[in-house]
Amino acid sequence: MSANAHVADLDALLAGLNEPQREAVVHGEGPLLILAGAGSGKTRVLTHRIAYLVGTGQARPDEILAITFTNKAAQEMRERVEMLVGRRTRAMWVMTFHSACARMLRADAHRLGYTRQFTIYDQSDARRLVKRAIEELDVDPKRFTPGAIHHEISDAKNKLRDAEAYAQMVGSFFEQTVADVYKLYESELHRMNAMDFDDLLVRAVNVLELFPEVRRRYADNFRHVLVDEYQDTNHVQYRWLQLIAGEHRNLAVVGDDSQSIYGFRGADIRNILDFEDDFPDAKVVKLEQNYRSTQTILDAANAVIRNNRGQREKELWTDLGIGDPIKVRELDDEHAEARFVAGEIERIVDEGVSRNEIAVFYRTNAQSRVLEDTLVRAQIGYQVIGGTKFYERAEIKDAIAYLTMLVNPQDVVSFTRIANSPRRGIGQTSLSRVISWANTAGITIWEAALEPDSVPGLGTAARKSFHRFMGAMRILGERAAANPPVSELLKEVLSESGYLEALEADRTIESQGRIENLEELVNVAAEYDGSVDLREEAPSLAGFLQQIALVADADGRRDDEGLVTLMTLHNAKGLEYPIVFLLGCEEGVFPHQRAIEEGGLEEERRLAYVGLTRAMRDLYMTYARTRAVFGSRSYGARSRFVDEVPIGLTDRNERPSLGVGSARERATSWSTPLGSGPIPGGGWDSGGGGGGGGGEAYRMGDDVVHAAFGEGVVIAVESGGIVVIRFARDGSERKLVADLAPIEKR
Ligand SMILES: Nc1ncnc2c1ncn2[C@@H]1O[C@H](COP(=O)(O)OP(=O)(O)OP(=O)(O)O)[C@@H](O)[C@H]1O
Ligand SMILES: [Mg+2]
Repeated sequence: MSANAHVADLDALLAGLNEPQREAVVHGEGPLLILAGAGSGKTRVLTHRIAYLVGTGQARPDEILAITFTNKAAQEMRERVEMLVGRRTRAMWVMTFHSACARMLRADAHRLGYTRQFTIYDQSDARRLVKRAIEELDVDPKRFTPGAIHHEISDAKNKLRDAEAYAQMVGSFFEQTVADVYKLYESELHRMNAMDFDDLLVRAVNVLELFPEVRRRYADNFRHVLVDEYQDTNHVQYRWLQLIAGEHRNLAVVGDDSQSIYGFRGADIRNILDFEDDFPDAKVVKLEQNYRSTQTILDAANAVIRNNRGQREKELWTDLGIGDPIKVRELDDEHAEARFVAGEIERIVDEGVSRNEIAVFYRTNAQSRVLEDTLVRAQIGYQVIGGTKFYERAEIKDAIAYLTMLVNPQDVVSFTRIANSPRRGIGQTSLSRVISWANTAGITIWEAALEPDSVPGLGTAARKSFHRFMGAMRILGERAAANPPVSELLKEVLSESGYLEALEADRTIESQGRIENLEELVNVAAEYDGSVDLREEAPSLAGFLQQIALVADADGRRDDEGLVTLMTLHNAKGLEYPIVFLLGCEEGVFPHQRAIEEGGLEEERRLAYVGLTRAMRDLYMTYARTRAVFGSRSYGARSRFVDEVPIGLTDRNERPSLGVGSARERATSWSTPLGSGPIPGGGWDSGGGGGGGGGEAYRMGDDVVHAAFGEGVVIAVESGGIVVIRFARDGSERKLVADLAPIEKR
């Protein structure tokens, strides 16, 4: 590369920056802090700064260490830098804290007595090991669950408290138990040459602290350290950065205290606020121009975050214009909300917007289910980021496997799934014995498990476990035979099997999420129970399972029209979309009930700030007057975050009183009817009593036309109102719910 080419590149590189951004990019050595609001180009500054350091020869790619919050962000950053620099920069470390530490440890963990081949235990491995330690110590697992203890250990590790330090500050019986388990857990991990996720950071810090020559090597090597989303670093990460960059002090961090949303995982907002104390000579750059959003969106976000105390004042401005008002929509319930979103998406896409430009955010994973169902029916392609699609989640699959077992006692796969979930002491070997006995004796797996005493080779403990398990299953089987509402049966399954109890005892963020998802599944069942008018048959467990199987299977869509992106607010950090929907703006949902009760409102409000500032052009905030929670309706007030947005910035549809008929609601201008194609029987409004119930009857051989797939012919009619249609255009065969799909007879 000639010197001239260098300069030309650099000119172009600096041209796309405003004055303070440029200052930050060309800042030479020494600490640099950018504390600025959303969309002001912090990430862009980091990317350009890396390119500038490399482009001017101030640093070789292998002298750069850049930390991002997610792997996706790391990949994007690397690609951008490569584009700016015009060549591959593989030697550059652009990665998350965990990846960087793991890489270090591969080289240096032997100093701590690990081999290079140390294993990394994921969360479930770690939990299993905690459980073993609990058993070995004879702790009552009902009283203190592995999850709760593991959470506490993890918390201690993130504060750099080892087992010994933890033991010294024990104040309760729970903490004493944790201290004992922690000690054994640690020695077990070490004995097995393994590290859990938290260890990656802790051990990396240990190596750097204990071996000055190692620290020297990394400190000399990474002459420039850059960190994005610095407001979400926790103590051990902070320490690690200090060890590497503390001496040469070429540490550039960017962040926004208003976007600190991982306090519940030990992230410490003070790390960013104290940066100037740690480095009194730090160059501090303020960025105030936002390049992402309209003034209306910014004003709304600023107004909301102003309600937090101790927030640094940051007034963002933009020259992207005032833009449209924020659309605040009140809907009857979560179904109306989902239909509204789907309808708006169709309308916007008709106007030429790509689905890729649209994102839908919600507070908790469970909220995606109603929306996913609606999008599937409306044939709107979507992806769920940072989470598994609802019906693919482990707890949902488990619950469905229980129900499946009740209708199909031969289903070995379902049986295998649930036999030891929740854990009840049925190991892999005993399970195999029962399965092969069923095969040998020519009986169902259910029958074999009912009589564990006849199964050859089964130990006493295993026999007991099977007796207990099948005792519960037998009761559930009798209940199922009486054909109760599916939602009732499901609730009984969850309690009788011990599934819910095990999750409740867990007391972790993850298990809380799983419980919410299961509550959502109860809602699915309650909807099914209540939607008799759509079917010819009476509701039954088998019918319910069939309906679920069809929705869960509807994933093979083509995505050439782009995919709408669904995610929780936590996953939305750092991203931007032209059109953003923020669902469930209700007290108790967002802000989350737990946050209201446990003093987490400020973090919740920062999460609102993150959500609002993702939007570039159009922002919707929706809330439902009632929402199903665990099979029953609850009434949540409109979220305070909606009320904190000045009314003048919004376009609202609120109705003065409750009880306005849903027909009128649908006739108002904002409630766009779904779908451009014909919709027989008003099937969309299954929740609302609209439509005449029951659609047209189809027979084999009928010619039909589908709003999206075009012409086709019915090749089979199945129970539950299912039709199988072969489409002329691509020869595909699809199973559709006749009443719900946008199909019409020719
Ligand atoms: N000087 C500029 N000229 C043109 N576009 C810019 C400029 N600075 C930033 N942008 C664009 O503005 C958008 C927001 O930038 P960026 O994502 O870097 O902001 P951020 O401060 O990191 O936001 P967040 O706090 O949400 O992470 C991006 O699309 C970016 O390309
Ligand atoms: Mg950013």
